Amino acid sequence: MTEWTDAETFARALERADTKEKGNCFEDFEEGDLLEHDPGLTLTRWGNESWMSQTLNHDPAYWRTDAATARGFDEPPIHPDFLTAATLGITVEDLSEKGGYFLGRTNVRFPEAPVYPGTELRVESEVVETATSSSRPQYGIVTWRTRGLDAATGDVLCSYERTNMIPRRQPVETDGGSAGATSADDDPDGGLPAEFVTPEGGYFEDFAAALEDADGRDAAVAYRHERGRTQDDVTVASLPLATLNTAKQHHNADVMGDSPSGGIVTYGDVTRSTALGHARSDERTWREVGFDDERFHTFVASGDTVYAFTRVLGAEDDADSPEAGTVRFEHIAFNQDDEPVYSGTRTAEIQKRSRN
Ligand SMILES: CC(C)(COP(=O)(O)OP(=O)(O)OC[C@H]1O[C@@H](n2cnc3c(N)ncnc32)[C@H](O)[C@@H]1OP(=O)(O)O)[C@@H](O)C(=O)NCCC(=O)NCCSC(=O)C[C@](C)(O)C(=O)O
Repeated sequence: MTEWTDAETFARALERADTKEKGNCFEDFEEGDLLEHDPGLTLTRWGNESWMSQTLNHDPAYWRTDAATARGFDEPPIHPDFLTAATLGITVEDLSEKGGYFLGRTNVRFPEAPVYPGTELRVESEVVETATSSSRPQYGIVTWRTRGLDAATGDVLCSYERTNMIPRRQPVETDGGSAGATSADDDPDGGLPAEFVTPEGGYFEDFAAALEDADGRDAAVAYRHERGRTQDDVTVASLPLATLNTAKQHHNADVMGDSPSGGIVTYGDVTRSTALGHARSDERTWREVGFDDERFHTFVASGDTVYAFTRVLGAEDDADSPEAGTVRFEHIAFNQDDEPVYSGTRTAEIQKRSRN
């Protein structure tokens, strides 16, 4: 057999060889297509705790049995952030491994029943919409509806709709997009209210009281959280790989060196979960209900620090549990240069003080 491993011969061999490509291009998706994702994942306590510790999510009900049982759980369950990230991670091989930007996600929902360690996750997606990107002719925009199921029972554990830019095989002619669009207002303050109110504590009553205080005045309930988390090899590469996320954005520095980000970037779900961890450290979370209008505004890379800002949108005493009330938040993750990197609305049940 001829020896091909001297550097010159091997370089020529690489030039001649076809690459067996991974992932799908925009043209491979048709509205209505249903994809069953091959990889599955056992949601382990280790995976859960790695994700939660690295993203600073320290809600005791997910760490200690006595706190879990006080919340009505049998044992510390799988955290909804890890469940969401694992559900999405499993889909990447089929949906977005080709590259492209994770633009956003909405309608993220969790049924009320807790998910316990040991549950085997099976995931399926439906192509909901395909669209031309007018600003980027080499990409199309695809939206999928994804469901993470208990492989043993078929119960839905997590569902959402996600939108990505996906590379096309063939670029299309476009109108070049809506460049220079909207700097909506003439107000130099960007429409901000005169006053920001900060809730005194983290219980439901504190959010309700702060909203009442702001009501009828030129004020909003909005505040920032002190903690920041600088991105490192663990958050950028290890956490997404632990969810079977095969997106080259997070672990192939060689390929990403030539991309717009110039290197590997943090998985959107790590950025989001880190910001949510900061926000939850200043509240008494009882249960996550859902997330909407999630957007990823710019890249986060190793060395960047993720901070969080919260705006309280509403509080209603209508939670399923008498121990809690429902609060709607907008969370904005931002970096060390104060640039927003993620935003989304969140509905969560927040513990009532009167319980104590
Ligand atoms: C994407 C960038 C370049 C666009 O930056 P821009 O300022 O040019 O953006 P834009 O004009 O707001 O949006 C571009 C186009 O996307 C559309 N669009 C935008 N959002 C949505 C949405 N939610 N739903 C539907 N469409 C949306 C928007 O309408 C527009 O369409 P057009 O091309 O026709 O004008 C910029 O925002 C950016 O860099 N964002 C950061 C992306 C990022 O870092 N994502 C997370 C990390 S990657 C990741 O986690 C990967 C994952 C999970 O593993 C994996 O998918 O495999």
